[in-house]
Amino acid sequence: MVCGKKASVYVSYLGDYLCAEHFVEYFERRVYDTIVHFRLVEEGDRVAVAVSGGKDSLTTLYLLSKFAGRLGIKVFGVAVDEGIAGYREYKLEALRNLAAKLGVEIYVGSFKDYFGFTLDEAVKKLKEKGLVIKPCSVCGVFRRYVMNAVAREHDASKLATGHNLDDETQVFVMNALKSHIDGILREGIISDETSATLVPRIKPLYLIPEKEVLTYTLIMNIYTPFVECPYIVYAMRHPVRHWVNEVEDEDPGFKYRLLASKELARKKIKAPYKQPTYCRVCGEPSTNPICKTCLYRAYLDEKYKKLVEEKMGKINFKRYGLE
Ligand SMILES: Nc1ncnc2c1ncn2[C@@H]1O[C@H](COP(=O)(O)OP(=O)(O)OP(=O)(O)O)[C@@H](O)[C@H]1O
Repeated sequence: MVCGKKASVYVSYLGDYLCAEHFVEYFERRVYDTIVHFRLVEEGDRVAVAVSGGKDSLTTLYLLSKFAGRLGIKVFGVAVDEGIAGYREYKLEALRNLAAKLGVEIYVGSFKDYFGFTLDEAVKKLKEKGLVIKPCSVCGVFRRYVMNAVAREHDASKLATGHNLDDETQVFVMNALKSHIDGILREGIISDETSATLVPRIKPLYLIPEKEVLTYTLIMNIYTPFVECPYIVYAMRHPVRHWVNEVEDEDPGFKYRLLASKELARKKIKAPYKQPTYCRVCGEPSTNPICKTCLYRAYLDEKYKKLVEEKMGKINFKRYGLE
């Protein structure tokens, strides 16, 4: 594109620089085309956007609400308040401000309401028990549960998250390192779970590098406060993120090639059909007799543990690596 303005934004997919105006045009078209090409939504969908208040999910909310008319969909936001003091309240404020500007409804579900304790309280307990599981693992399981529950309560037909190219490549590498083939087969641009209780998940920023999302938010004044989750020190992802970025710097296009490898693997290795099975406690889909949400709740909350054990007998926490 030759427009005479200073081309200052590097676009990895094009391998070229664009001016700010043409970058915005390119970015929006790429996300729109991704949604259409992969049929992430269909006319009449009620799309819940899972918004954390971070740059990726705010951008997803912004763009889906911008495209809503053209796509014939309704859009609203779903936020999970994990109860992380000094962090979540600032992010929630940012997302409420953006939602008000866009005229989009936001529904918030908290760990306290759903489980009876905040993440801060849960982490205290985890530490007392020797941190056998990390806060991020527990938080991720609880967060996905609440996200899905709130979306379902508001009749969402799709749940959009802000996962970008970097998130996807990092998860792919982590799954590969752990030989977690099921994880690799499961993580696509649209979820193929067929359970009636799980709202199908879509990832409109799947093909967009994190740096480009950041650039877009800066140009468009989409504000997110610069606060970090205090539990980030426990995240396993840090070294993987670092390594993937280093290789990308030396060998541009590496992230796209990783994503392509994952897609190829997903195409070639068809997951064998498994009869859906459900948690005997809450009835949500689960490969084990007890789902991870109920297991972690029972691990952290004596009252819930009693309730679970009344239903299915003594829980063997050792079997699940928790003791
Ligand atoms: N507290 C939350 N409430 C609602 N959705 C969330 C929350 N945390 C994460 N998500 C969803 O999961 C996606 C990936 O989570 P991740 O932890 O990478 O988010 P983040 O780094 O806090 O923020 P973002 O991805 O928006 O920049 C987010 O983009 C968002 O769609």
